[in-house]
Amino acid sequence: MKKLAIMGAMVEEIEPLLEYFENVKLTEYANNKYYEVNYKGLDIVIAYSKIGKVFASLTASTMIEKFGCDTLLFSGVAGAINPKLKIGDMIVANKLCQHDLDITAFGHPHGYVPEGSVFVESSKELREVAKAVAKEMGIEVIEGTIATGDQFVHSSEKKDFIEKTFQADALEMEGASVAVVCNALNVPFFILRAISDSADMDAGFDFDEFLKSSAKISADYLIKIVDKL
Ligand SMILES: Nc1ncnc2c(CN3C[C@H](CCSCCOCCO)[C@@H](O)C3)c[nH]c12
Repeated sequence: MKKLAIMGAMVEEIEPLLEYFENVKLTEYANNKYYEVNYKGLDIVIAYSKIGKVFASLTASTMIEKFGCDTLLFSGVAGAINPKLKIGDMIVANKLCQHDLDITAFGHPHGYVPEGSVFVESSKELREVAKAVAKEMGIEVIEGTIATGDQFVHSSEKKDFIEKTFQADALEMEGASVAVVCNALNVPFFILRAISDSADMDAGFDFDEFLKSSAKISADYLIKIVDKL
C-alpha cells in the first residue's frame, strides 16, 4: 500500500480521526479540504466529502486520482435497518447498493442501470484485518449489506422498502458511491459505520444526539485497523 485514504462525509465523522494525527498538512482542492499526514511511516490523506453520493464520489475519486491513494477506508455513522443493530453498534459493509437508483419503468430491478450492478463488494482482505482487530479488542462488529441513497431516511415505510428490496442491514448516503468509484479504479475499500439512529420517525432526534458519540466509536475502531495495515 502506497498511500491510504480515510474518508468521512461530515466533518463530525473525521474530527475524531484527526485527533490521532500531528503535523497535518492542509490542501484545499475542488471545494474540499484534504489533510495529509505521515502516521507511523504510512502516508495518509483524510477528508470529509460533504453529504450525499455526488460529493462522496468526487472526494473518493480525488483521493485516488489526485492524491494517489491506493486503499480507501470510510468511517462514519448510519441508520439501522437490522433490528440487531442498536445505537453505537458497528457495521462493516460486505456489499453496498443504491436504494434510490430506479429505472424500474424499463423492467430493471431497483438499484440497477445497464452495465452496472445492484451490489458492489468491499475488500475481503480489509474485512479480514478488521475482524482480527475486533477479536483482539473483544468487540462485536456485524458484517452486512449497506444501502445508500440521497435521502436522510426518517420513515418506517422507506426503511421497510429498502429492507425488502435489498435485504439491507443499514443505510446511509455515501457508501455505495465510494464503492463504485473504488471498484472502477481498482482500489480496495472498506466501509465502517456506527449506528446513530434507526431511520424511523425518531431518526432526526437520535441522529442529532448520537452523531458525535457514534462517529467516535467508528473512528476509534478504524484507527486500530489502520495500525494493523
Ligand atoms: N437515517 C439516516 N438516513 C440516511 N443517512 C444516515 C446516516 C449517515 N450519514 C449521516 C448524514 C445524514 C444527512 S443529514 C445530516 C443533518 O445535517 C445537519 C446540518 O444541517 C449523511 O452524511 C449520511 C445516519 N443516519 C441516516
